[in-house]
Amino acid sequence: MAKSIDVSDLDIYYGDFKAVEGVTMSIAARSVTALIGPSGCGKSTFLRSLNRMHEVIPGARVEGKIVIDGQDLYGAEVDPVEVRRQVGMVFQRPNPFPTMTIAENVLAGSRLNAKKMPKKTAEEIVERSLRGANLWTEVKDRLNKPGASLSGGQQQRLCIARAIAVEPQVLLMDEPCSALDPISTSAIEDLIHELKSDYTIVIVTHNMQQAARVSEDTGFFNLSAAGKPGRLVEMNPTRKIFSNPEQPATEAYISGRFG
Ligand SMILES: Nc1ncnc2c1ncn2[C@@H]1O[C@H](COP(=O)(O)OP(=O)(O)OP(=O)(O)O)[C@@H](O)[C@H]1O
Repeated sequence: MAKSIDVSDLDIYYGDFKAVEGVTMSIAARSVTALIGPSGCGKSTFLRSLNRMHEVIPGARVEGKIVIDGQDLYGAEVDPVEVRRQVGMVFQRPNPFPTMTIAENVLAGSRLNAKKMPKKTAEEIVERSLRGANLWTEVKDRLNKPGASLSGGQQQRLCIARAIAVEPQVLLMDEPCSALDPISTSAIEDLIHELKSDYTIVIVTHNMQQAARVSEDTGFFNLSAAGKPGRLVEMNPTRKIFSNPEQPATEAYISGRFG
């Protein structure tokens, strides 16, 4: 189910503005890859290019190539809606649909994909996804309560349950813990550890301890100057990035000398 991702020479634009330039990277299947770097260097932009959400913004486009398990993500025959099903995304702020119940939130994506679903199938998806997101025992007795009735950390796990309900091959996470307290953060990090046996996970984080804790590989993005495009400066095993980085800019960033 999990897929590897190969990015070559990727440029990403907002209209005339080139936000990211020349990214080449290989992301292993069934692993966690962290993306770090100072604000504005294009981490989120790059992440959104991996499930074709970037192009939703008027004037936004990419040049270069992204191949997911042999398939050209931007090939003419590829349906971006199907891509977004296979490459799920979890955002910075938990964003459950507020008027929907917990169960309906989990099923939101699946329902879009299959309008008429037998009740038993729906119940199975809800339980499997909530178990997968480590939320089942906390909510199993209140599945018909609104998603908004949960704590922030529970809402984020609900969003992860919603993302995995459609059985994606890749899970993108854009600072999934930045709005959470340390206990909820720790729960999400534990969950990331468990999910990587089934999914390829790419996570953007500002928290370097988090990158060090959860990921196998880390990519460091940087800007050469304000207004210039962001670039991938170094991609290496996380242990190497945090102990013996190849690039002086990586060393400066992880030791807190800028960014
Ligand atoms: N919708 C948009 N339209 C135009 N420019 C954008 C848009 N979104 C982001 N940008 C620009 O693209 C560049 C990269 O932004 P991006 O949000 O990807 O950076 P980031 O590394 O994720 O930053 P942060 O760590 O602060 O979230 C920035 O110069 C930003 O201003």
